[in-house]
Amino acid sequence: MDEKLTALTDQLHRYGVDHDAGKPDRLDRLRNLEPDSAALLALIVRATRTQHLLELGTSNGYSTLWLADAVRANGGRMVSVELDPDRSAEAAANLDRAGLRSVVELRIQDAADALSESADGEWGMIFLDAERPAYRSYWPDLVRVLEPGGLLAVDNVLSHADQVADFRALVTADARVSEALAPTGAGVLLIVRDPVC
Ligand SMILES: C[S@@+](CC[C@H](N)C(=O)[O-])C[C@H]1O[C@@H](n2cnc3c(N)ncnc32)[C@H](O)[C@@H]1O
Repeated sequence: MDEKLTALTDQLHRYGVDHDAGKPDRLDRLRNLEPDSAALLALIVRATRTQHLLELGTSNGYSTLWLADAVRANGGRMVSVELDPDRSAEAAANLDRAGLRSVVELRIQDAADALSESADGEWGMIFLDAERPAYRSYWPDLVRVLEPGGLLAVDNVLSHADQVADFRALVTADARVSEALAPTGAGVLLIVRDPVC
């Protein structure tokens, strides 16, 4: 990440923290990913040379900037979906400022629809950061649309462990995947679809 983008992501991080501090209703918050988790995911994108990435939950595009910068380094592209059109518009403006707008297709779409409309094995990596109670219902499509050897990252598995307990039980019981928990930020669960399954 170059200096200009580092300055922008630092600025956005501070903005998100300040913004959220004044919002008692969690749905009004931006709920940006923690910087150490963003750096970890961007590193994974580079290490795995991911070229097709799906983000579920754009908010104002903080994590999107990190991921898009890494995907661009691989010569790839990403799609990021968000239900709230105002948030998606903010993300578009932030991507413009970062010079990353052409790397990302922003969709105002339900995560469930983005998954059901994806082809089998379409995505090398998926970042899941939306509404946790729905994750369990996404599981069949998440595995189907990940390419063999592809990686799914899920945020907030430590900060909201109770809300993802049923999802985590599904993952652990599924022989088609392997998992590891990275205790950075709010806790990022890393799940790899086995290369042969
Ligand atoms: C935790 S925030 C995402 C934060 C973002 N990844 C970042 O780091 O800046 C969750 C976002 O998901 C959106 N969202 C919630 N349910 C969704 C759904 N079913 N489909 C798409 N987006 C959804 C919310 O509007 C919210 O902006």
